[in-house]
Amino acid sequence: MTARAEPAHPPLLAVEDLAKTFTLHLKGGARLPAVAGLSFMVGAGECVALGGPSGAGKSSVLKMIYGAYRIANGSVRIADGAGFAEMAGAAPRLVLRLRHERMAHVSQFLRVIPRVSALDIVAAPLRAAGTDDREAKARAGAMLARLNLPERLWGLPPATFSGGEQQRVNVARGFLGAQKLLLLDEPTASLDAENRAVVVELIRERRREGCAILGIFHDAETRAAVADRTVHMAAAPAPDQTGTT
Ligand SMILES: Nc1ncnc2c1ncn2[C@@H]1O[C@H](COP(=O)(O)OP(=O)(O)OP(=O)(O)O)[C@@H](O)[C@H]1O
Repeated sequence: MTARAEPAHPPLLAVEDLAKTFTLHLKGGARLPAVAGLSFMVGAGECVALGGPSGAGKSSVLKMIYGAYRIANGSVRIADGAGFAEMAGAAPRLVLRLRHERMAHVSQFLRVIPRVSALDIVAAPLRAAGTDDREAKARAGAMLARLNLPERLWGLPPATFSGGEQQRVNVARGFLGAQKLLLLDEPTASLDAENRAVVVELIRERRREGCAILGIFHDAETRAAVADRTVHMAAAPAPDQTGTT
């Protein structure tokens, strides 16, 4: 009997035959195919970029993986302990647990919560995972400092922050958690060169820790600096105007 070699990058995410068609109710029920027949895997320690023209469905793929968009066709499996959890048709309770324990999503725009400070927004996932308040705040502060967010802003709700300041709060929150799968939707879009370099370093660190990273990086330099390979998505076909389902 021959011993089976362990894969170099055991998969943490497996996407198979994923498809998404939006129904545009304001356009008489026209159907807009956004993603079709997409399959790929991302393994521990890998960073994979989603590529393709604007409107090809890249953000929609991240949202389906994270459970923000329903998966009507295909399969998205997330490593969960010794096995995998299926996101297609997953109950809300499972989706919430997977977000809490297994995957983080860094979107381009911060979802601000009224009256909650930047420091508390960043520390929240750590606290939810059982880290005590002092340590969670200390680690959140260290991450915000690393991303050059001025300390005078830490105690303020980020509603009035600039785009780049809000994005750094989002990045800090996403990278501080213990989730092994990171979904990054243009994490450097509003950042200057100095802070883009910090994000590149953070991605490399998380890869060394065995995280799997799937990202959309419009900035070619950032993509080349972090990603091993690109999954290319074709431009979406024209909408079907028949209104049939
Ligand atoms: N909730 C929605 N309802 C209807 N159409 C949607 C919805 N979300 C996305 N779309 C459409 O699906 C297509 C793909 O959008 P998506 O944002 O996934 O593309 P993308 O490749 O990320 O684009 P970009 O690079 O410009 O950010 C677009 O035509 C978009 O208008």
